[in-house]
Amino acid sequence: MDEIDSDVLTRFSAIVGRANALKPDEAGEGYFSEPRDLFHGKAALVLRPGSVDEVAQIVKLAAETGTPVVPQGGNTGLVGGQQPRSRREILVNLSRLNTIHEIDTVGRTMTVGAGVILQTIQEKADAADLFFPLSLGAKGSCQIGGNLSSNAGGTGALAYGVARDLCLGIEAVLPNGEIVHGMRRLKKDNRGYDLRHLLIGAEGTLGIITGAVLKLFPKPKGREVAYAGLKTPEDMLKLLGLAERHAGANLTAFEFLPRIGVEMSLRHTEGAREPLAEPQPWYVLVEIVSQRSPDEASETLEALLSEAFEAGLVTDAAIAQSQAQADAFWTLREEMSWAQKPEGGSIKHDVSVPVAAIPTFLRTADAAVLSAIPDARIVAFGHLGDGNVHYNISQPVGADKEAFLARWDEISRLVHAVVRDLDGSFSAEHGIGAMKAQELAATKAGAEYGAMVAIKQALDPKNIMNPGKVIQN
Ligand SMILES: O=C(O)CC[C@@H](O)C(=O)O
Ligand SMILES: [Zn+2]
Repeated sequence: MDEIDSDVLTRFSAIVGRANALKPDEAGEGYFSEPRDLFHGKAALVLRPGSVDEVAQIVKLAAETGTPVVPQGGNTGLVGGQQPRSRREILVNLSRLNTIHEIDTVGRTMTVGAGVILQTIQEKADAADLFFPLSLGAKGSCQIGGNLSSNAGGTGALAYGVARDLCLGIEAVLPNGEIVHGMRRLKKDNRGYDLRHLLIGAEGTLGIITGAVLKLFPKPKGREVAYAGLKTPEDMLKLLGLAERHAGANLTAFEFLPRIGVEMSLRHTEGAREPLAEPQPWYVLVEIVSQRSPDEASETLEALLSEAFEAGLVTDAAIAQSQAQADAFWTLREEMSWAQKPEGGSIKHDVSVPVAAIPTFLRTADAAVLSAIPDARIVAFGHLGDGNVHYNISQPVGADKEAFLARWDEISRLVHAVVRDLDGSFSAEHGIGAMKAQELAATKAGAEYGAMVAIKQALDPKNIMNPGKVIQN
């Protein structure tokens, strides 16, 4: 059977109503393209359920008819996990589950539907004089359901953890259509297996997350950002150690940027300005907060930088003098991902290694990549404090894009071999999706992968939940 029977499609449409059951041409490209332009989705139907009960009915019908369903939030995922692959599949977009149900200012939690946009959550927390720390470049369009499904990391993970660490409760629809009512707000709850942690990071392969209870934090009273130039990755690492000593848990971001990436951000971001007078080989963006006062944050940052200058770790630095300047520093960092697009093809890696191994990783991976493609432009940047490097390789200037991208697997093998030798991960924060399912099967140790397959088969025996993602078909 190539396509889904039209009677079955009619039954699916009836669940959400005609206005929210869209044929692919009615739905438009926005549902089927993805940020990397590597996967182009195909589906029989786009369904936009308006309640968890509708999601449950959809999945029940999917189970009954053996129809694969692919959940999608803001469609910002970077490994193709949110893209259906054929006209045999149904796309379930969660955007309409966008209600903020409750903010508990005493227990510091927010109860939300899966379709709430991350930035909206940040803003609502802020308005309640609280803070939600998950943050990433796509915050204006990604949705919390997708953030949890992919266990997003982002720039706040250093102090506050990844999405998994920020979620107390989950509501989800399992592959048999049953609803898990787990919207708990308890810090302590040991009643058996924690399905929440199984569903977070499962990329929609074990069920569809429809709602969550999120942890909120006290809003820091002070927040200071500096942008510093350094000579080497070793110096960046030393500066990280110094920053941790000065700020402790108040060090909330430690991002690194290479000169070539900053040049790309400057070239392709409207209004972007160079913060320092002279170019430097590397930059770090340091953010320090204070729960007590704005002064404490700036004093800590100044003390850190002055020790770093004295130790010869930092060659030049700027401290943001206003919110606009802090935003400008962050923009240079956050635009780095998109700024590679107009530069042509980019072979991307989202890896992590033990933090101490970052200089070795960079040196060894650079040597391997440059021996294969001598004039490749390596844009290695990211979340240094988390050991998470976005090791991206832009095509040589003037090279043929398709020919360059055709070498993706060859180059990835080289980079991932270095990662493996350092006991790292080839998927730090973007997930497995369709892109890395094969590599996961080939590299994850037998017992661990075997248990993953057993869980998938137990919960989704018909393989209808986002098939082919994470676990190979
Ligand atoms: O484009 C990338 O490789 C990284 C995207 C994102 O995780 C970031 O940190 O900017
Ligand atoms: Zn990142």
